[in-house]
Amino acid sequence: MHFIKYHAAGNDYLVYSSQSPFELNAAQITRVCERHQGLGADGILVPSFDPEHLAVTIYNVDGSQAEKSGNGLRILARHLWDQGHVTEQPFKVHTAGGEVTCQVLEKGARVSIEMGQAQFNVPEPFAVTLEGQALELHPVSMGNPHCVVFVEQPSEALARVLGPQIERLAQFPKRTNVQFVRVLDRSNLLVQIWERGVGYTLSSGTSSCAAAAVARRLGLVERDVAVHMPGGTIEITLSDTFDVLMQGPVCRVASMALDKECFA
Ligand SMILES: N[C@H](CCC[C@H](N)C(=O)O)C(=O)O
Repeated sequence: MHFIKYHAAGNDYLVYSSQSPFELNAAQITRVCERHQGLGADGILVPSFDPEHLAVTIYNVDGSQAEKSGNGLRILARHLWDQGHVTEQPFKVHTAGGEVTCQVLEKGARVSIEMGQAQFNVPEPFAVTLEGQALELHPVSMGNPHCVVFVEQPSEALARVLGPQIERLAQFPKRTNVQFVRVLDRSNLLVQIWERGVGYTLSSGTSSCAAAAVARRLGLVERDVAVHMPGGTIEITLSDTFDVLMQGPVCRVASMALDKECFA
């Protein structure tokens, strides 16, 4: 079973590249993504190369499917370009969370994607107290669910303590991704991520879109925002109607052949 591993600002994915149909169950997906007994990744991307309907299925580490992944889509766009499946630019890719438009830049080192429109009030902002901290939560959808929390000191420790609690709040029937955000200035956000179905990650594309969209709607940033995360920076541009353009890096890491013994 073959995969090609890429990372996008430190958020790593395995692109399934065997000819046979993808048939791993949730437990097997978790094992393949495991960083000691498996290949190690934040998820698996299963492309569909039908030139009339380029598409991708996105699996989280827990085996759940995600409607959209910004870093995953930059990786997929690069993979389609690497493999010669696309010759025209830009090109559209279908996801469960809607269609996006991709443009490979700088010989594949960067990709920009029109990610669709941020949807607010899914549900309305609400307050909670967790670990003795009063928090104002700002839900937003990029096709997948997000919850933006503005804090003084975003940190990995904070993301790991509050992230899983917010991920599973009753207000999010499909769970949610969580972003802990500090507004550095009107053009820069500092963000730590807790991903639904994955856990702590070094960056997230849809989270970057979500954080920038909520900050813009609150009047805290301009239309062009750099989102700084431990794994790297993702550039966001917001239209007046909160259509989101995302641009960021992609790096191909390795071609990998998984041995069935991995599942023993
Ligand atoms: N865990 C997310 C999908 C991956 C998001 C992230 N890796 C990105 O780059 O957008 C979810 O369940 O919605």
